[in-house]
Amino acid sequence: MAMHKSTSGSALGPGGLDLTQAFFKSIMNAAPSSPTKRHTKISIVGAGNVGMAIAQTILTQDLTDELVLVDAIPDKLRGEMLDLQHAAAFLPRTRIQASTDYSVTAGSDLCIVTAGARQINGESRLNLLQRNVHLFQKIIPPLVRHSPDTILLVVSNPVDVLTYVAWKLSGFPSNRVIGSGTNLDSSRFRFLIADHLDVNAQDVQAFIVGEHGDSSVALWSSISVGGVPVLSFLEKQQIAYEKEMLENIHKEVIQSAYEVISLKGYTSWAIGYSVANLARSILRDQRRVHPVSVLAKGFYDLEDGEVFLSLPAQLGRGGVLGVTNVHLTDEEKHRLKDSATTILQVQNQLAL
Ligand SMILES: NC(=O)C1=CN([C@@H]2O[C@H](COP(=O)(O)OP(=O)(O)OC[C@H]3O[C@@H](n4cnc5c(N)ncnc54)[C@H](O)[C@@H]3O)[C@@H](O)[C@H]2O)C=CC1
Ligand SMILES: CC(=O)C(=O)O
Repeated sequence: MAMHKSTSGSALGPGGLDLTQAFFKSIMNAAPSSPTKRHTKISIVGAGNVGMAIAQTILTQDLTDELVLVDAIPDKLRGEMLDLQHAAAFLPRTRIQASTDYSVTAGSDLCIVTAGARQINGESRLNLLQRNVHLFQKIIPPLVRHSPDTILLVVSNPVDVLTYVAWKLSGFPSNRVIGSGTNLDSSRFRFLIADHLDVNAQDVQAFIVGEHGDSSVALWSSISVGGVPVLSFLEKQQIAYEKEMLENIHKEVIQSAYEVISLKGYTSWAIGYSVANLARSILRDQRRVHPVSVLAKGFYDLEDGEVFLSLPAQLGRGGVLGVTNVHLTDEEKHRLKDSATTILQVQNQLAL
């Protein structure tokens, strides 16, 4: 029997008979879906390790009605799309599409960019810059053309400089261009602190800010566990702690990506959860605070240049809604400025 899909997604039989309608009317008289629920569409550019980890987390967490994948390699892209579609029976209902043509992304609420070169064993993130800027010049303009109201969420490395590049290429206001930044470093930090204190990582509030990379800054002074501010508590109780021990935990955070890359070749699962966590805050307008890469000018005395780096930012449907005013010690402020200088020095070499 000849059958094809209509534009509304229902199946048409001979003579234009709407089989989907006929079938459902006869068995359940299906009610129309709720008009109050806002339809959401997420596009992911780059269907590699990171893009697919994000896609799979977004699907299992039921964060969107439509999920679109874009990549430059058509066979791999179609393979990834089919593999996800074949899980439909086990997942919340989501329309999954894929194409090398950016028109498929039209009308996206959120565009997540993960395309690009990744580090090889021992290589720094900043080393990837030139290759990935070149790709961004091909990726950002068509994304923006098809979704002029979207929020851009950059994941490709070096994420802070590439978020700046995406901002420049898009012409968007800075609140709609976000880098995944140190949301991942902060979850590694929370895991290590939780492991050290034998508590649940979800009860550890702790931020890494600055560069997603070697010059990141650990905000020890504001860490709390279950509402107890850790350092001031230890001091009040006259419990000795070694500054070196704190530095070692931060060093372990910095080394995390290098270690995982040396062991399995890339990192994927934690960034998948980290980005899905950001997508949830943005699309569900949760107004939660995340350490993400934002235009830093005007916050924390960072007045020099247009630099994107991670600060604790409130996220919602409008993108970045604000930056929270966490108290920093003089040392933390100094380290944050140094981190900004590191990023700016790399950024200043760019010719856009
Ligand atoms: N910000 C963060 O916390 C993290 C960032 N990353 C970064 O994410 C990026 C991707 O890493 P992986 O997925 O492991 O790499 P991968 O090599 O597995 O995937 C990259 C994908 O980009 C695609 N691609 C290349 N050029 C393209 C173009 N012009 N248009 C569309 N797609 C294109 C490739 O075909 C490939 O599928 C890297 O830059 C990596 O450093 C990785 C982990 C964490
Ligand atoms: C690769 C990378 O940036 C990370 O896993 O932190």
